[in-house]
Amino acid sequence: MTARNISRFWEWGRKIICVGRNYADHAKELKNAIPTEPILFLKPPSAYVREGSSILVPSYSNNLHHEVELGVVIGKGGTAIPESAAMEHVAGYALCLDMTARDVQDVCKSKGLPWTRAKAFNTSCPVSEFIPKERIPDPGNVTLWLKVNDQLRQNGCTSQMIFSIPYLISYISEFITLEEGDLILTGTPKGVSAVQVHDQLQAGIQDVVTMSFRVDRQ
Ligand SMILES: O=C([O-])CC(=O)C(=O)O
Ligand SMILES: [Mg+2]
Repeated sequence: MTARNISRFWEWGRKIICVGRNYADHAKELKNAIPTEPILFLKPPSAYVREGSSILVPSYSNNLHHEVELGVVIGKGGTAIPESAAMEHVAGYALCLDMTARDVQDVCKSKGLPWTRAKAFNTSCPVSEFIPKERIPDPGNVTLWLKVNDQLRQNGCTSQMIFSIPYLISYISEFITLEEGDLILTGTPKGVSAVQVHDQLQAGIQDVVTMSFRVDRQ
């Protein structure tokens, strides 16, 4: 058996923990209240999709949205990690999309139901290559952008996050043990919008990484 390599964390079958409404401008654009505590949901590892494969619109959605997010890859597991030690548990980062069936999420929200069908479907978590920690010395101050067919839709800075990465690691690990290979999606800045079949999405973190994905029907 070959040793597992964190640079292919998406093959490990570990947890994907997502933070919602972590940017005030995005909470406002969807007319949601600004949270006073992190809002969390999960995606299964089957949500991962890599460049070269397409993002698939679920058959039951007519309003699939892009959400560009900074992903934090856990390198050292832990429970109840203090905020002061949180960054020692980070192996690196990945640029991620939290693809969201907004029409389905709206129905779930109105009925007070979980968001699973809106957020956790196959290909709902496109990821870039693994970015070693050293390549982003200040993850709390990097620009994320996303274009659809060459039109800029999202352009935000992680300095706008309501809850910082160390705070999120500490908060989550109080009640979910973090393991090596887990991924935390830290929320999206404003500018989310619908994608159509055959659209071409391109996203990046400053000069660190870019990735592109095509959208297809399931
Ligand atoms: O669906 C939403 O608006 C919540 C979310 O994931 C985010 O803010 O990144
Ligand atoms: Mg999101």
